[in-house]
Amino acid sequence: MDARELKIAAAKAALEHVEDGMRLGIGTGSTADEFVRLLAEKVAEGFKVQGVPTSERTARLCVELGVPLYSLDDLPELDLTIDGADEVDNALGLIKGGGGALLREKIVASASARMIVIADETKLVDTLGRFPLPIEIAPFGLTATRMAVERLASRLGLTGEIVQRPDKDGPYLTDGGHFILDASFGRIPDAEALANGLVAIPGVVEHGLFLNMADAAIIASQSGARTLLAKT
Ligand SMILES: O=C[C@H](O)[C@H](O)[C@H](O)COP(=O)(O)O
Repeated sequence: MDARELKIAAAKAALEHVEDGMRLGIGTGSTADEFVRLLAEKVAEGFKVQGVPTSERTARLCVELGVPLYSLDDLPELDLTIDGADEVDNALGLIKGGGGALLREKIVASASARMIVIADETKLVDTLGRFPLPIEIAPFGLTATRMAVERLASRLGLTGEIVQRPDKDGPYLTDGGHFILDASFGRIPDAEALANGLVAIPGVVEHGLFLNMADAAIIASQSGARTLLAKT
């Protein structure tokens, strides 16, 4: 299986958890896109879901393929969210936000009774941090906020570059109009301390550490898709 086929395999396995009539959070990224494509096929066959997208990108794909969409204000309580991830550790801690959708993804996942992550095995890590951690920040006070993040990192013994994510014609802007800092820490031994420290910085809108949120991760590899369950 090539990289795309692995994503499709994970998405297909996730679709088995989607029941007729569900209120569904729909993630963002190339793996979530595969899920949307498979979901759209079922919808075309008469399967009913009410989808809440986690980004404008996902919303566009759903509209194009005919997946019925609602806002989170229409449906503030969801049955299930299916989403991709940039990294997954053994405790189902995640790094997300490589596609810039972390804020809406976290809000939607938090409003869901269950979250299932879909990924290929290259995303599995022992310790989070190989993938640069996206930190969404308010444009106002960018430098002060970045310095506060650097001070926090240094207190926690984290080293590595923290760079503002660029786009074609300037800084990258999220769907919410915020900037992103990508922090290349390499390894984050205490992700919880970092998460708590980041949310305490006023200019930080959200960060890409999703801890204790995923209930299961469906990991696709050459030998098939296997499900890892969160320890309760
Ligand atoms: O902001 C984007 C999301 O967190 C994605 O779920 C994550 O980046 C994984 O994307 P992909 O499935 O394309 O690797």
